[in-house]
Amino acid sequence: MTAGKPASIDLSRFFDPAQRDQFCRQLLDSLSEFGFVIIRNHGIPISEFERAYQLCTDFFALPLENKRKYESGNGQRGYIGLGKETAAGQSIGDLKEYWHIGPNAAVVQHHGENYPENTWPGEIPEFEPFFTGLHQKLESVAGHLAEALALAVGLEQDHFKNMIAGGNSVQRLIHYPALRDVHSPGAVRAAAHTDINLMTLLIGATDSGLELLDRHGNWLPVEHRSDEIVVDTGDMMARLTNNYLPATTHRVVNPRTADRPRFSIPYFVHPRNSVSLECLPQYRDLAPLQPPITAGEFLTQRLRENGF
Ligand SMILES: O=C(O)CCC(=O)C(=O)O
Ligand SMILES: [Fe+2]
Repeated sequence: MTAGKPASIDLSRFFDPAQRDQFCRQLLDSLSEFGFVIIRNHGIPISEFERAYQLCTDFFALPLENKRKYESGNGQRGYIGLGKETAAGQSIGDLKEYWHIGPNAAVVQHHGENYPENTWPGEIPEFEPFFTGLHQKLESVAGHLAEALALAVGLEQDHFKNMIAGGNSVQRLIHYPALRDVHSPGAVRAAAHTDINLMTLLIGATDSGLELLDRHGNWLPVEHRSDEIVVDTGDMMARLTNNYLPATTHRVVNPRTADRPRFSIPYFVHPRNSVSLECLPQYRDLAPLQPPITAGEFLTQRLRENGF
């Protein structure tokens, strides 16, 4: 039985043989019902989240001409300006600016992949070492969740973990400015969308606003503590499981009372580009809803739909 909202579950229980099965079951139940789950005791101290948001505050406070030096244009690395990303099917860009960090180039080459290179803001020397470290920590948490999910759906423990080794996982540092600082009638912080990737780990955002669309068509605020990680499954996982693990539509609403900036850091877990997203055999009793495609082809297709 699931409650009326995503479960908050303790990752340390995955490492206790007596509690592992129950952890995996709760993870699966919450994700299959809501496409969302909240993870606590994940091993990343809250001081890291606070440092991350301090560095985000410092970076996004730089003059626009400094930030624009780091625009790559491909939407995959460096700075992406306000209003640039438009959720699939929407005509107005989101009220957010953000920065994308991809995986370590040496690790990726070892796996025979080749992704766009990272760029770093010279104005903030701590940015590169800090976020490189956070990337690795999030990758490690994602690896444990990938193992738990594989066990939960009856696969070998390393099935999903092998797909994401050397994958194109991206850390997105988002700044949603206070509304008084942006002028775009009708625009919202993040319009309703599904995530493209396998799953997303969002370190506790600095403010509320994230909402998910539940099975009954109601928008449900995603509540979490600031030291927790919110996890949602994306389109790639939905393809692999024929929607058993859904890509749940979510959005970030504009502040209704206190008009403050908001920061959040999703870590989008991607497989290697060459990995096939063909529906897993155990989900083929219903005809697969989507044709097979590789992760790289699917990413290119979806980035185009988002305005890149
Ligand atoms: O800012 C948030 O809380 C969510 C962001 C999000 O859904 C996204 O960037 O895909
Ligand atoms: Fe999202």
